[in-house]
Amino acid sequence: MAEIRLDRLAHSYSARPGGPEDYAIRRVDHVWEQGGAYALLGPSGCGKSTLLNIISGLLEPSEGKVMYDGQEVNALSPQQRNIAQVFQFPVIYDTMTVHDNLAFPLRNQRQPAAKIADKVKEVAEALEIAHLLHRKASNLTADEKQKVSMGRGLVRDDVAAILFDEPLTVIDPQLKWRLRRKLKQIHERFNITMVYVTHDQLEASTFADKIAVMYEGQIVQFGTPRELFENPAHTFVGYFIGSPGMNLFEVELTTDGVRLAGVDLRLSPAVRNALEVHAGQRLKLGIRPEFVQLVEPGESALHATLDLVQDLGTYKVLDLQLGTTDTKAIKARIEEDHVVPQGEVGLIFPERWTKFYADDFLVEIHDGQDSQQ
Ligand SMILES: Nc1ncnc2c1ncn2[C@@H]1O[C@H](COP(=O)(O)OP(=O)(O)OP(=O)(O)O)[C@@H](O)[C@H]1O
Repeated sequence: MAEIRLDRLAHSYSARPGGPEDYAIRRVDHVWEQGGAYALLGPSGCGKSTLLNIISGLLEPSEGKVMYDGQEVNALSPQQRNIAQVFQFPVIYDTMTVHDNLAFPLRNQRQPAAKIADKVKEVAEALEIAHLLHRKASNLTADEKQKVSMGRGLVRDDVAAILFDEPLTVIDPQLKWRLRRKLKQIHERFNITMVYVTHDQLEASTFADKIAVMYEGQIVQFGTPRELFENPAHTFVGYFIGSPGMNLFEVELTTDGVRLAGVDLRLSPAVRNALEVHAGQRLKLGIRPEFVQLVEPGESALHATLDLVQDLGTYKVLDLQLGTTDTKAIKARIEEDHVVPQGEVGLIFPERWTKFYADDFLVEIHDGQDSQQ
């Protein structure tokens, strides 16, 4: 078990990279603490698998260091790093039984037979494949094979970490939820560092205590699911997390606030002053649909008109047009029992939930002083 530190990591698949667009990993400084349950979340192509393969040792980074408990391991193979990796598709020996597949990593380590028997039984029970132990792996369904593949990662409790690269892709949707719960329980029992790659926010938040959100080869935020929801550090996190994602608008600074969709929004001096520092940058306002307040139209509210109501069972999503001239689409999310307004609507953006971004990074407001993350 180990703390894994990534120090100024960058990777390009090109032999002669030019600009940042030639890098699959642009710059990553990050620490996975010993014993944590983490998710690495991001869209297709953002660099998740590349990062995982660098951590495990399947890929050598073009720049930077990978450190396990303070020791550089760049030159070490996955075996030497003592790391287990579970891939999207099952990696098992078809000609062996399930039992022998699970026992294989332990026999390689010349563990005593009694320990192997106990461990295989424990993991098979946890993954609900104990009844298959004497079956040939070639006779299993895709789901069962992937469970065996996960089991091969889980039998070794001395590993530095277990890395999961979208392991539930081939698993039946109904089983997915149960297996994620199982993995979480296994994590709690064995206290092994686990990093779970996914592009699904629900999968990330049901498994992980903390989520690293990746975008264009960088980790743009590392936080609990709640932190990512309440305080997105980057516009991409706002957009990617939540359902629907954050409303984002380009804004212009005015003397006492900002202007968006042809309307002026007054801000408290602390917020206005914090934005002033970033006057030369591209400024955006972000507000989650959950935090947009609907009121009677009037002086103190922003003007909007209702376009469409989507009833999604436990909540409704309202599509509105903000402003009167240069209108912008905005979404509001309301509880199922909330009365849906008609036609003209007033909107209020509570200051606590209204975020500002300069060149896509959060402008933090601290009693009149700000710092950009
Ligand atoms: N072997 C390779 N050779 C060249 N480019 C590659 C290679 N593997 C990945 N890439 C590129 O590196 C970038 C990051 O890919 P990577 O597979 O790490 O992303 P990902 O987030 O894991 O995506 P996915 O969820 O689709 O697997 C992409 O632009 C991809 O096309």
